[in-house]
Amino acid sequence: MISLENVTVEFDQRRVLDDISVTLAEKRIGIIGANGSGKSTFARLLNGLQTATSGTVRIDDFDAAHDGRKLRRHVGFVFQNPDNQIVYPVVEEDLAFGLKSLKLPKAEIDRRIDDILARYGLFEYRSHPSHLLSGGQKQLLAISGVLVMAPRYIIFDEPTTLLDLRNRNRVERAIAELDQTVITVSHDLDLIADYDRVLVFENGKIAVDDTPANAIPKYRKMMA
Ligand SMILES: Nc1ncnc2c1ncn2[C@@H]1O[C@H](COP(=O)(O)OP(=O)(O)OP(=O)(O)O)[C@@H](O)[C@H]1O
Repeated sequence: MISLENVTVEFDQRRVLDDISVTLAEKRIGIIGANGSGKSTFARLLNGLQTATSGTVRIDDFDAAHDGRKLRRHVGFVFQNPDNQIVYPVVEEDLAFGLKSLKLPKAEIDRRIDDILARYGLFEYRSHPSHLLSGGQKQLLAISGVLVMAPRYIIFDEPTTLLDLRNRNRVERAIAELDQTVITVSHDLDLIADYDRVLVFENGKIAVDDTPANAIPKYRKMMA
């Protein structure tokens, strides 16, 4: 379970998240809101990429202020632009990178890489230069790089923005099939339309917290 208590984030004394208290236990949580409303900052708090100026952020047994490293293994983060996430020049090297840091046996590393490549139709690209993959394949590789680490939660920060419709649909299906708890920040309202819960951010606060059927029309009205 994710639990934030009185969380505030300030940059140069400008309040970007304003006294947020919320508990999240659903399997699919969507985060929407205007540009600059604090969505990414909120998402980044959940795996310790961003620290709170005040308040507490707890995810299961971890306190974000003290368990940063453990939290980053527990909560995976998929960035909007896969080029920011793909580090190594060859597909399988990129996937092996994080696994090596877990000090797993080589056979286990190979097994996890095989499984994940097969799952996303990337098996034949195992030895392929990462930067020569298509945009959609890169996003799937970035998701794979997070999934091989077997996190309990996965956060997606605008995962479909750079994709054409075919690849957007692929990524939507890939997310739908995940066993993990998923938190998705998106301007793509269809992507979160069948989620369990939607938070609408406005000026650093959660303005609406409801089902997508209720939250999305309220958001459209707010933006009109
Ligand atoms: N590291 C930082 N230093 C200073 N200001 C920041 C930093 N990160 C975010 N901000 C500011 O905080 C505010 C909220 O940013 P955030 O990225 O959380 O918004 P967002 O809702 O995700 O927006 P978008 O939809 O445009 O991605 C913005 O005004 C942004 O400029």
